[in-house]
Amino acid sequence: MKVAIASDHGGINIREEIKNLMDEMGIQYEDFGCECDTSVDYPDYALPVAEKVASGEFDRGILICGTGIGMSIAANKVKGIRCALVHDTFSAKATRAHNDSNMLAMGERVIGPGLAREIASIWLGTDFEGGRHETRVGKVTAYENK
Ligand SMILES: O=C(CO)[C@H](O)[C@H](O)[C@H](O)COP(=O)(O)O
Repeated sequence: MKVAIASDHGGINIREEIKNLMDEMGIQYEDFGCECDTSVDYPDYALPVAEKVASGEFDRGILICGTGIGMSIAANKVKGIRCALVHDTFSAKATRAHNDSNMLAMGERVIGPGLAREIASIWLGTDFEGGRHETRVGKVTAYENK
């Protein structure tokens, strides 16, 4: 699995935590910034990463900002992206198993690095269940492709 990861200035610490986790899990990733802790604009990071996932260049994407909200709103504008904003472990599992989410967004001003690591670990390690969920995801995709 190849993962694209990025954050704005509000998500730098969790981004580093998740990169450490992916090193430990042996998951290949590329970091798309931001490079500094001065204020940047989250769409400048969310949209390119979402496009890389939508194109198939990367299998999954992880985005972190202050709340995770701006990142998830922006990523979900890209066709083919199912970006889940997650701040608990139950949803981390459910959104992979039921929604086949291909991107994960988290907020560093909402949760700490320990919980973020646990969420990312579950999200990276959970497979889509298919079946009835495939029908539902298919309906969303069909609407998107209209
Ligand atoms: O949470 C965010 C967007 O949903 C981002 O992290 C923004 O940076 C957040 O809006 C805070 O911005 P600020 O410029 O650091 O006040």
